Amino acid sequence: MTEVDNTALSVVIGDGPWAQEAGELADRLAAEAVAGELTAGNPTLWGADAESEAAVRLAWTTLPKTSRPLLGEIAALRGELHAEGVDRVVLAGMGGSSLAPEVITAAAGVPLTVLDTTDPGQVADALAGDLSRTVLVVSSKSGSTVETDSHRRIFEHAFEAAGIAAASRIVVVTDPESPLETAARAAGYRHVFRADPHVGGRYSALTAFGLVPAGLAGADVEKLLAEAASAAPVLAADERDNPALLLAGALGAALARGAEKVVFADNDSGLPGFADWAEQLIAESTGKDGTGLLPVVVEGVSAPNFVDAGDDATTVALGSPDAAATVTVSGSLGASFLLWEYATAIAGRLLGINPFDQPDVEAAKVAARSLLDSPSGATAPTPLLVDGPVEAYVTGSWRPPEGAGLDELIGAFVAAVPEKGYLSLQAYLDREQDASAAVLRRELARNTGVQTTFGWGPRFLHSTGQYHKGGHQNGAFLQITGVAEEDLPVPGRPYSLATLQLAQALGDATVLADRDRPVLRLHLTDRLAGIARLAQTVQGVSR
Ligand SMILES: O=P(O)(O)OC[C@H]1O[C@H](O)[C@H](O)[C@@H](O)[C@@H]1O
Repeated sequence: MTEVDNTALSVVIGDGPWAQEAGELADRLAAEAVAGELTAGNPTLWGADAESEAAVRLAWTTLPKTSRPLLGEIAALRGELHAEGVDRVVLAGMGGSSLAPEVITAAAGVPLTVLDTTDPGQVADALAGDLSRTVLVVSSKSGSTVETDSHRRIFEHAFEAAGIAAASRIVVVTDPESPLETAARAAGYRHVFRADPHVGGRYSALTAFGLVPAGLAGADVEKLLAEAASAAPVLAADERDNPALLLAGALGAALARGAEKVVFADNDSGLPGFADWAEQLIAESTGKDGTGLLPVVVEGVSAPNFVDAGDDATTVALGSPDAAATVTVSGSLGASFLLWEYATAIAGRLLGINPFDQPDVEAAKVAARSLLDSPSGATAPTPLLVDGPVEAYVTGSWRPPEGAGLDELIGAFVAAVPEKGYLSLQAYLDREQDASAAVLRRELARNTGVQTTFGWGPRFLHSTGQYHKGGHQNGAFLQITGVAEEDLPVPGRPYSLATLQLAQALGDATVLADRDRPVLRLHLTDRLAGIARLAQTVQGVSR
C-alpha cells in the first residue's frame, strides 16, 4: 500500500506491480521537479507543441492567494442584492463555467439553479421561479457559448416582461474584452467580473467562475480558498509524498497497462457532484490524439462498472476506502480541486499530450450551427422503427439487422461496442423532470458488463464530448432525444431552444459517425412513457 496523507488531502493506492509502477513514476516526477516547475509557470513541461498554449494557462496554481481580492467584491454585491430582496441565484454557464459552482453550492447545502441545458422545459421551470427575487449570473470565459447566450436573452426578456429592470438583475463573469463583456457594458448590466484569462475553463474552479455564483448563493468561498491555500505548498513540493505526483503516477501507470477508463464512485466524500467536475477536467484535458482517460461516473461503490471493473479500468473512490476501489482520494473541497488539477496536468505530461486544449469540441458546435443555418437539414428523416413512444434513427454506417424490433435493435447496438470499448448514453432531455433516464446507465452496465457513461446533452458536450471525438475510438453512442411539450423562442435569434437542442444532438451524431463510430438515436414522442419503455427493454439486453 502506498499512502500519502496530510491534514488536507489523502491519496491511497492499492498493492501490486501497478502500484509499484505508479510509485516509480511519482519518484521520477519528483526528481524532474515537475510540481515546482508547474507552480513556477514553466510552459515547456508538455513539449514544444503545447508551449504557446501552456504559457497562458498556468495561473491556476496560485489562485488560493490571487483570488482573495474577489471575496470582498462578491460579499458586497451579495449584501446589496439581499438588501433589495434578491436572494435566488440562477447560473447560466456550460462546462467549466458551471460545474465547479454546482459542486461548491451542493457541498455547502445552499441552493443554486444551474442552467447548462437547451431543454425548453428545464429552462421554463427556472423561469417559473420567483423572478422578483432572482439574479442571473451569466458565466462564459469565451463570451460566445450559444447555450449561455440563449439563456441570457431569454431571462433578459422575461425580466422585462415581468416589469423588472433586467440590467439590474444580470451579473456577468467573463474574460476581459470578450463579446459578453462588450454586450454587458452596452446593456449596463449590474456587475461584470473580469476573470483571469490565464486560466482555462476546466481549471477555473477557484477563479471568479467558481467563486462568484457560489458566493452570491451563500457558500463560504473564503473557506474554500483557505482549504486550497493549505494544500498549495504540499502540491507544489517536489517530493515523493506530494499526493498529486502519486495520483498522476497512478493514472499514468494505469493507462500504460491499458486501463483507459477511470471509474469514479462517491463514497461519503461530502462533496456531491465532485466526480462530474473531475469528469470534465480529465476527459477534456487528456482525451485527444487517440489516447486519454475516460471518466465513468457511477452511482456508488457497489454500482456495476465499479464492483466488476475489468483490467481496462481504474476504480477511484472519493471519500472513504472500499474493497472494490484501487485508488481512494479524500480531502476538503478547496484542496481537492487543486489536487486533481495538478494531477491531471501532470498526467498530461506522462501521456505526452497538451492538457490545456480541446481540439475536437468545436466540430460538434460547427455541425450544430450548420444545421441551424439550413433548417431543412434538421428535419428528422423517416424512423428506422417506431415502438410505441420510441422512434429509432441511425446516423452513419452502423445498421441493425433487417426488421429488428426495439429489443433486438438495442441488443445489436450493444454488440457493436468493441472489446474493451465503452457505451455512451447521451440524454438530450430535462435533467430534473426526466431524471429517471439516468437509471438506464446502471441497468445497461449491469446487464452487459460494458463500461457505460451517462451524460445530459448538451452538458456533456462540454465535458466528455472532447474524449468521445479525440480519445480512444472504441465507443458506441446511444442518444436519447424527446419531444418538447413547450418550446421557448430565443429572443433576437432565428431558432427556439427545442430547435437548438435537436441540432446539437444531430450535429454531434454527424461528427461521431464521421469518425466511423456507431450512433443510434432513440427519440421519445412521450418522454415518460418512452423512458419507461426503454427501462423495460434494457432489462432484456445482454452481451
Ligand atoms: O466558458 P465558456 O467559454 O462559455 O465555455 C464553456 C465550455 O465550452 C467548451 O465546450 C469548452 O470545451 C469547455 O472547456 C468550456 O468549459
